[in-house]
Amino acid sequence: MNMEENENQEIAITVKDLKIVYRSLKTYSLKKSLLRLKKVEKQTFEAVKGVSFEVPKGQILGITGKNGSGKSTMLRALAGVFAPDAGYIDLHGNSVSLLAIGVGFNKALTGRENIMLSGMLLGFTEEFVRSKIDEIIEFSGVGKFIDMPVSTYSSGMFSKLAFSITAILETDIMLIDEVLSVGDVKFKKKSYQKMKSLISNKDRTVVIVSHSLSTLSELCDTILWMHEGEIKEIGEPKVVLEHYKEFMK
Ligand SMILES: Nc1ncnc2c1ncn2[C@@H]1O[C@H](COP(=O)(O)OP(=O)(O)OP(=O)(O)O)[C@@H](O)[C@H]1O
Repeated sequence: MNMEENENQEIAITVKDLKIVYRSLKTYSLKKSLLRLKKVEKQTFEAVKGVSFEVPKGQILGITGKNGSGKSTMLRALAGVFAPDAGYIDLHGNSVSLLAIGVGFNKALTGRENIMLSGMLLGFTEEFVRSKIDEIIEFSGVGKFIDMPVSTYSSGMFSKLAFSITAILETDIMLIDEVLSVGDVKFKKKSYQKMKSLISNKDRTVVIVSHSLSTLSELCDTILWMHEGEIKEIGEPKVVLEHYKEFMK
């Protein structure tokens, strides 16, 4: 959606000229290192290359694009996991949570302890998280495993618990990375229904990263197609998804 269209709407997310760069150390063989007289060299990779967009409050933005196009990097930047290398992100004072497998859990802690930790990292008070803990455990269906370290969980149990925490401790902005396709059939159905009811709240803004074109077309108001760290197209789901499908043939 372009910025003029949004002039009269309340904006929940503003992303302007966002750049995210990964820095890693390039390693050489010992011989090469000696020859170069330098053991390591910095290597950089620009995963998000100057992206700008806005999401009006209450809207559902879907992000798609081929593997490695920068979708997860951008979502993590929105969640505050990465600081921008250039440009900025403004969430206009809204609370935000990121639902992505493997993010934010401490593997040595039990499921119950991770609920408390995640909740407090999301900015909720200890008292509030405690008041919701039974509901979270019930929804997750992990049963007696809740008092075991999450390192003992299967990947399905792990994602069920992660989903339940974010789904029960609701925030103004929910960022969802591919989780709609995890868990067993029963949980998948239950989480999809829960997600639909969460996003039907007109005050909630949602960003979903997915490769599932049917999920995206069913749930989203707008689709952002990312390609090599840039926006290839943004707009009506029908139009953008059709172009994307053609492109991926
Ligand atoms: N920690 C890292 N260090 C260096 N490069 C990284 C790192 N994480 C990701 N990248 C690179 O950044 C680019 C974007 O990765 P990202 O995970 O955001 O893509 P994606 O669109 O979410 O991919 P997918 O659809 O496979 O999940 C990729 O080329 C990837 O190799």
